[in-house]
Amino acid sequence: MSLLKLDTIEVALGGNTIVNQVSLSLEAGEIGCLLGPSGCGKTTLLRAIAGFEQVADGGIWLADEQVSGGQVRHVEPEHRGIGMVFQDFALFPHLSVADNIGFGLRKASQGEKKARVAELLEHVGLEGYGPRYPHQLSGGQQQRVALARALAPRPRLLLLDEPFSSLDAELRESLATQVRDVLKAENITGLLVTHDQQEAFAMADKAGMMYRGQLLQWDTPYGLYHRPAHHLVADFIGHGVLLRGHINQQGCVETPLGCLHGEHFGNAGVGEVVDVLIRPDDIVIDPAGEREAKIIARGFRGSHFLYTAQLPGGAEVLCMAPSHSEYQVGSQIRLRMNLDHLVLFHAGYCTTA
Ligand SMILES: Nc1ncnc2c1ncn2[C@@H]1O[C@H](COP(=O)(O)OP(=O)(O)OP(=O)(O)O)[C@@H](O)[C@H]1O
Repeated sequence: MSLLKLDTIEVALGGNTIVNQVSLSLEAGEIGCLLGPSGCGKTTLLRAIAGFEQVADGGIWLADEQVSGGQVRHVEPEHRGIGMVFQDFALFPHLSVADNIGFGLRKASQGEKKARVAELLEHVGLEGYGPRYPHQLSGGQQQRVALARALAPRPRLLLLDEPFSSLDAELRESLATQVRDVLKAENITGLLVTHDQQEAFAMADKAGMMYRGQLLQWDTPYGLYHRPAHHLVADFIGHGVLLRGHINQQGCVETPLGCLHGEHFGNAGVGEVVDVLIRPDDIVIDPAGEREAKIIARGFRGSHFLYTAQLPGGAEVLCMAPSHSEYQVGSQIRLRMNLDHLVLFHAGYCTTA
């Protein structure tokens, strides 16, 4: 049974449809992530789940209870058993860390409260910080207290809206892993909105991309990256290019990179003109490779360079190489394909034909 289920929900604000026919589900203990460009409706979707927005159509279920939509009365946010952590989290400045965490445990006995606070301080790696005050903590520590406070009443679902976006990249990554560990240890289902794909990949069991109010794909992070169901997902998630080609009689896709073989994803048939998704990891720079190309741009990524290589016909592809084997812009290189499947879209969206 799903812990969270959204069935074709619609949310309208100010006369506009902001969330359009979105369906998704999470099993108990799973973590989901929502990605998508700014303004696509991610926060509005979270607010509808939390009960701050009414749904105009469709329904929301928590465990087997319908909380929004249909014939049910709209269940108020405080009766949904949902915890929330938002970007502009606010700890109570006049309360200690322990009292901040214990704030939502008013019905518990003093003993229970103390034990739960101690357990959460340990979970978020802040043992011994209970007596401190928020201004005595770093941003990352404050965010962990906010997380512990949201987890204290054992919500069945935790919604996180860009909780780490004000923190630096290194801290964000370690916090994302910690939050995942804490949610798993507490067996709490989580739904996270983020702009950061690495964060989504580090945390999520399921991930999705929204675009103009619609959820284009809801899948594992692996599926979203390797088997994007929509050209916009292919474009938005990770690096890559769409290369124009056509499927020949043998089922092979003829492209500027040569005839590409492999299992096809996408519903294109023989003779059709298609756009093939080529990720940087599909191509290896190899002096013995069969295709020649010229490096026209490169970006340093720490452990590797991301190169833009131009093929003789003008089409461009991306490829990576460890940063110790550095190629200059203008160098002639050779490329070898390392594709294990082909993601195809009906032609028409390709910018590098
Ligand atoms: N109360 C409102 N009335 C009318 N339109 C609204 C209202 N709140 C949000 N919107 C619009 O709904 C759209 C989606 O907003 P939302 O905040 O859900 O997007 P988002 O994907 O979370 O964006 P971001 O990543 O920038 O936070 C935006 O175009 C926004 O202007």
